[in-house]
Amino acid sequence: MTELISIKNLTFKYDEEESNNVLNDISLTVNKGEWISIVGHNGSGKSTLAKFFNGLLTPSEPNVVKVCGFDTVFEDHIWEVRKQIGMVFQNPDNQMVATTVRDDVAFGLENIGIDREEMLTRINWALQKVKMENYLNHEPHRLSGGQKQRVAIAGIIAMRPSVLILDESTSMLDPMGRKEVFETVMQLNKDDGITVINITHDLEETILSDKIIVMNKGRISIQGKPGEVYKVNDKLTEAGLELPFSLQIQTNLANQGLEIGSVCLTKEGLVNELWKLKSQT
Ligand SMILES: Nc1ncnc2c1ncn2[C@@H]1O[C@H](COP(=O)(O)OP(=O)(O)OP(=O)(O)O)[C@@H](O)[C@H]1O
Repeated sequence: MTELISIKNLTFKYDEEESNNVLNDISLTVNKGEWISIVGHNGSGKSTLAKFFNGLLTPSEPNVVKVCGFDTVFEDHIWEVRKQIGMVFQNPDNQMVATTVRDDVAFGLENIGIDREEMLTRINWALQKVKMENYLNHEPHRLSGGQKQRVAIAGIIAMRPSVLILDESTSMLDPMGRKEVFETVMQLNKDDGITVINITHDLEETILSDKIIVMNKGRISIQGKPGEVYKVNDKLTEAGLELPFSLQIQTNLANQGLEIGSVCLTKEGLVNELWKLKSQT
């Protein structure tokens, strides 16, 4: 397994005068091709942690944050790191920078000096990947929220990053927009091996992850496979999180000795079934 991100005992505060750390003793790894969910309530430190992934924040000690083989201490190798990590943010409207979809996807490529022929190849490839190839000349502000986020994703993947980070990227979308974005990202993860880090406050979004990292008050309170994390109900409640609705129903039925169809699945069983579905898509 290739390790893309490794964090060891990271502690951080924005202001030295502050009494509390924003991040406390964080250790984690992200391997190539994985789908990781970082979940926690507002202010638990998720976005701050993500800033260490893409080098917006860097540690002052060596061997604490390594991204794509580079130690980011004191901003060493920061441009190489930023090229490898693409981020899609919450508000689709803030991410559209041009007057057509084509120019929007071209924006980042122009900034890094990609030649015209290669640029057109990458724009077409990226828009096909997010199923927006028929919208080349459309004005971004006329698109739906889900379509805007897919164009934002196209702009990122056109830069060929190793890791795609979604920072609450579906929280402003309706259920259809959310589904569109997740289907797109799932395909990119499966077909193109793009590593995905989904930052969310909603456990519902974590069900298909390889690993879930639960944040609470700047600390990692649990990390593991979905089946392992969903079992630790008290830690989830402590972190202000609710089990995915499908699991709540399943658990309630099982507690009453009832079954769905002929098979009554455990939480782990349900996750396995969903995982199988994911690998068949
Ligand atoms: N630039 C900053 N300067 C000072 N404090 C900050 C800054 N950004 C975040 N914080 C503080 O750090 C803590 C963690 O914030 P962070 O945005 O990382 O949490 P989060 O889990 O991503 O929250 P949310 O879900 O609301 O985005 C909060 O107390 C926040 O006020």
